[in-house]
Amino acid sequence: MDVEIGPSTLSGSARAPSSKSYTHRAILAAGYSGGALVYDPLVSADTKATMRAVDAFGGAVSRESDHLDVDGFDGRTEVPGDVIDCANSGTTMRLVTAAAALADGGTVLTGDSSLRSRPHGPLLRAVDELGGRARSTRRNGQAPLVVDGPISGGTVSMPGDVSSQFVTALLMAGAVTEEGVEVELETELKSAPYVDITLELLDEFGVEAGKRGVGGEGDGGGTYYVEGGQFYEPEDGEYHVPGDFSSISYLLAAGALAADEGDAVRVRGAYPSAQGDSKIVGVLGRMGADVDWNRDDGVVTVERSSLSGVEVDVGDTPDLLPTIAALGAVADGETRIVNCEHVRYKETDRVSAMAEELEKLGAVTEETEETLTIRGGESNLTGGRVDGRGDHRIVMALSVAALAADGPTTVAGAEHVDVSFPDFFEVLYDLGATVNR
Ligand SMILES: O=C(O)C1=C[C@@H](OP(=O)(O)O)[C@@H](O)[C@H](O)C1
Ligand SMILES: C=C(OP(=O)(O)O)C(=O)O
Repeated sequence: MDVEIGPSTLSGSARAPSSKSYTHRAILAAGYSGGALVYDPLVSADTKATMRAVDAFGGAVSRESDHLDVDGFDGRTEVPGDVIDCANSGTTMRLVTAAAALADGGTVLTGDSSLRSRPHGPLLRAVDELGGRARSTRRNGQAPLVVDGPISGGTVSMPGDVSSQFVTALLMAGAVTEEGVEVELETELKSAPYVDITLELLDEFGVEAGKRGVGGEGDGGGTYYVEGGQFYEPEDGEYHVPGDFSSISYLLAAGALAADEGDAVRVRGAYPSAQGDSKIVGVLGRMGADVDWNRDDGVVTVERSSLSGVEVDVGDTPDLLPTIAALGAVADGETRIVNCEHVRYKETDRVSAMAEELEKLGAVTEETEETLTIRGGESNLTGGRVDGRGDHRIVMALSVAALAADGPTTVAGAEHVDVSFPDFFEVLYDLGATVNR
């Protein structure tokens, strides 16, 4: 689907969509439990894939108006009766691989062509080290995957610079193994706040897990651990999903680039949590945006501001790269995004995708393996035709940049917002953006 975005001025308030990361974990945690209600879930293409997996393991997820009613499989994953299709969702594939290793039999996992090109090798080796058997049918670490269990727990070591989701997956499954699981990281962990999200959620489900020596000096990346024999059980049998700061980043960037003079864009549902992507508020502030986060009320307010380029390390916050690149294309001077090699292993290589697509709109960009530099502001973005690369975050970031272009911009593949922010274009339209489908 093509969407055309015209130069726009925005005002008003929008509610943040619920967090994709917390929703995936809550659905699976409720699956590991005897049953739980998950309130304010994000219902999107990716989280539906995790719902299907819980069903496949012998649980049942039913959708009610404001919550999911999850009938859990109580820590005993059944052997699925069919292949599990993880669609476009890396989180699903990684979390479900470790869950599958608990079952007394085999599970086959696949996904769309993007997901079938993403790396899972370190997690497959970890399952082997724990006494299961996990392999890529093509022997290249990529899906389709075949996972055989059961594992009983133990200690594994793995690199930390491919995906933090491997650690999350092993902690979530490790809690219901006999012996528990320890993950020793051979390198510093990228995307580390996502494991903090996991620890926060496990705690809310009554599961004890922790870390030692993470973020310290030395060659390794520290250790994450979870005791075995635990039970998932949230207080009062329910869990509430917070707002999603990766999604909020597009709305705040849109406000900073295109809010009406003398007015502002406000985003509600933005409460503090373990999400590293809340760093977007500080990044906007450093770029010169007039931005204010009222943490008690969960409201971020941003005014249109003239922005200047800054350097941003996205080691902890890979999903902010497209947003920051879009801001950089409009900001004066140079925006340097560093420590971004892991952002190349996402739905698409997001470093190259943003460099190439922003060039089509008139920005000047330069990439190395680990950096992306954007020189914006010298002349205005022109508008034109860009490709969302089948990647929800590329679609949304390019749409935000388009708000500040001189002419209309057509974004191809816009339907992919379905993965994390299904009503993105409605929300943008309601804030006053010119959006034609
Ligand atoms: O655990 C999670 O919910 C996620 C972890 C991050 O991935 P990596 O750990 O693979 O960098 C992030 O990019 C992804 O969107 C969601
Ligand atoms: C990379 C992402 O998610 P996943 O790894 O679950 O596909 C994302 O949402 O940007």
